[in-house]
Amino acid sequence: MPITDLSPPPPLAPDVALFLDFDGTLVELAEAPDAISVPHHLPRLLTRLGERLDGRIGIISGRALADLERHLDCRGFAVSGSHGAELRLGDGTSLPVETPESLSAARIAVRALATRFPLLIVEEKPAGIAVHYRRVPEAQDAVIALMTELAEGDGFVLQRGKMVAELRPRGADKGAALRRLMREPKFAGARPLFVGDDLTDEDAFAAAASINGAGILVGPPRKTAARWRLADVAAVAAWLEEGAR
Ligand SMILES: O=P(O)(O)OC[C@H]1O[C@H](O[C@H]2O[C@H](CO)[C@@H](O)[C@H](O)[C@H]2O)[C@H](O)[C@@H](O)[C@@H]1O
Repeated sequence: MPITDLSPPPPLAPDVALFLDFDGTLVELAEAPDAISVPHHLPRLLTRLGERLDGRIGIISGRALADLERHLDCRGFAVSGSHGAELRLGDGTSLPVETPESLSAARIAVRALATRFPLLIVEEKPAGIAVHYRRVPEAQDAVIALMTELAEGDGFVLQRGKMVAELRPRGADKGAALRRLMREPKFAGARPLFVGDDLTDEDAFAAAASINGAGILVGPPRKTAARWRLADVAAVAAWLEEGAR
């Protein structure tokens, strides 16, 4: 079945709750997780959007929360890390993280694989683990095979992404995070919009659509649960700038 292209989203409406992905949406992708460059205008832009939307703004990232906050000050925003496994509400309350028991064994197995492919980047998260093969694409098959096998054990789901394979806790995903944040009084009755580029963002597109909102895909057309599309990080920034006016 052919993939139909999606229109750009309309201007940001005042009744929206705005949820944003980080890598590939607010920030250009880079060769390694630590090699990103956060646009200098971004913190002020997010603050202005928060003011415009009466605080109904959140960041929902695949990164571990502590890692995300090394790059972006998220104080004052609702925020989720590790593909929904970590959640901090807008008032600063952190919800407990459930770590699968098999995480220690998974870490050992992943480190062993990284000794075979030294250019792999292993990113440890509080409740999961990611293996990046962007610098060593020939390791993809071995990475996917190992992560698939580890995900078949208790507690984990395999999360594919852009040149990365991850184990995330079963039951935690970006859609569940969006739904949880929408239960907060501040977000009640608003229309959730989620903006994201990667496969993990599809759960949040579907969740937003199911509560009278919509998803905005960033990047080329693909099979998606999103309703609108923006071409790239620059187009997202321009749309957000317009919405913050
Ligand atoms: O949900 P996100 O906030 O978009 O996080 C998804 C993953 O982003 C990061 O990896 C991706 O970006 C890296 C830096 O540009 C890039 O090198 C890598 O290839 C991408 O997959 C992050 O490191 C992961 O933990 C996130 O899950």
